Amino acid sequence: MTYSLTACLLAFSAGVSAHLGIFIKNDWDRHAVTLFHVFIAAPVLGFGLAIFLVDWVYLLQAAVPLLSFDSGLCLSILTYRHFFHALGRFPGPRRARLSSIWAVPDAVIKAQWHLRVNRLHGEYGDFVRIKPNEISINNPEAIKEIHDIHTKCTKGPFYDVNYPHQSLQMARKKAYHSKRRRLWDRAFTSRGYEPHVLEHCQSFLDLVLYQRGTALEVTNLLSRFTWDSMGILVSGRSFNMLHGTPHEVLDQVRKYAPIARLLLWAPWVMILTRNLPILERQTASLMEWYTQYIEERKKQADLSHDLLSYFIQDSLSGSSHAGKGTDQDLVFDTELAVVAGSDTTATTLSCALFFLAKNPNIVKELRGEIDAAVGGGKPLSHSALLGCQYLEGCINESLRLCPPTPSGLPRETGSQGAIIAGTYIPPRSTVSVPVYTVHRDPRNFQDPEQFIPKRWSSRPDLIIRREAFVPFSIGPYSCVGKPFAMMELRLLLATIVKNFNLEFPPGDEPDSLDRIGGTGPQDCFVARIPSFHLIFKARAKE
Ligand code: HEM
Repeated sequence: MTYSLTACLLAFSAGVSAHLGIFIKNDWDRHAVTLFHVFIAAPVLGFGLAIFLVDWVYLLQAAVPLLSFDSGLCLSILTYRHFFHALGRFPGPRRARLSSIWAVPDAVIKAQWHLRVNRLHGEYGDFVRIKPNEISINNPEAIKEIHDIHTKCTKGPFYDVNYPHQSLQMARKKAYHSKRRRLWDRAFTSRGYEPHVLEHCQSFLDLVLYQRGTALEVTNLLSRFTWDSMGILVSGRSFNMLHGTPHEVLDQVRKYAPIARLLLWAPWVMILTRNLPILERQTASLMEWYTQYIEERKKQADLSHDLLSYFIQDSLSGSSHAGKGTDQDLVFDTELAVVAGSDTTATTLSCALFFLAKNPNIVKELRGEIDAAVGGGKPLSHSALLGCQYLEGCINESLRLCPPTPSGLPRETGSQGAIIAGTYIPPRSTVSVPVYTVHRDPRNFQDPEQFIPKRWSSRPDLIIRREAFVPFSIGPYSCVGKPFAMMELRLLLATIVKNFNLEFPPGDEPDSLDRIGGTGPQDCFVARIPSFHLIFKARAKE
């Protein structure tokens, strides 16, 4: 017994030392799988086997020191986080000091993390400790300081989700990111995409006309448009979803989307989900699909100017400037392009149609502008829409009220810490600016809850702080697909407004976007709009 007590005390101290000496220092999220094997799988397996081989008394003697080690480790972590953590002076819910588990109901179960953080800012002010090592900052000044090219902040463990592989978005090393980004930038300079997007606008029009004024489910319909456009961008081939039955991969991506909520709770949980054999089945078949997709592209002789052709040529080239990634990086980049490019744009289109259906007067004014630009036999073209300020206002208001990435994009302060919005944030802390909250703060926009397209043209007085509008983020990691997304948004919205009046089915009109589908938009890192229906009534000849 004396031996056991000494062993327990030693094991307890070893647990405390392991925390203070090792785990306190680095970010460990990327090692989630190894830690899981060492601390959970191996002991469970070991004890499971030992039950059949040795007397339970010996088993207990081994188990108690092990549990003592774990207790020492956990107690040390909790004590440190609660009493001694460098972020201790920042206000926030008590539970958030101890563990990010408190975020599970809002982030994972309800998918409403952006609303929770918004409420916390109302309660605690502009700086809130939302997780043990994370501060949310509701101040537009912080956006530049965290995301601008000169920032000392870097991408933190949040971006290890594909570790050891990386897509462009998840690349934490600046040098690798900027080389890879140059490749993406080159693919986006091509002017060859517009005719294809216009073809998809026409297919959308035909499909809606064919349904002859029946109520159509909007979010799925728009996803089919954005997926088809992404097919052109990524591989030069449309997915043809507007022409045929929805592609099976769209269903798979839909099923997988809720898993992305785990990222908002804790990156290490997402890493486990993607890598543990028992859990990875969900993602493995999707990854296999992307791999096949790339292989098919490689077989095509015409390496024209689409994203994959740039990547394939780059991987074959000997250029020292090449942003070479591994084959697996290419799979993750393809996934990023297809998913990030389609869901974000579909979300914005859904919101825009929602607000237009709610506001027939705005449709009237918008139609006047579009008719002047591309009416009377003039062909619809992107360049003709570039001067349409009211259209721009409708898009901006949709992006402002329903940003496709509503939560903050987390960054890590460097080894010296950083002064952000006039406040010193200690080294290696995670900081983020909550996009949904800054977009709706009355200190940044007058009447922030209202959809007012004119604030972006004839009513600039309704914008108090322009720099608070960041749907595509800013700086070197900002959205590389913005020009393409804006082209899709302008062309499809113009097509719809030129041809249809929008109405909710009788008795099925949601009060507001925030209540649509009962929950409002869901925060799965990329916002998802719950299903809703609209009737597209062909515009009467005037
Ligand atoms: C309305 C549409 C869109 C919105 C609001 C949007 C928003 C964003 C935001 C906020 C980021 C920064 C993410 C971060 O820092 O973690 C981002 C990054 C990115 N977006 Fe978009 N996006 C849109 C459409 C697109 C499209 C059409 C593509 C085309 C493939 C695309 C590709 C990317 C890529 C590759 C990145 C990573 C950039 C990098 O790390 O250098 N996005 N987007």
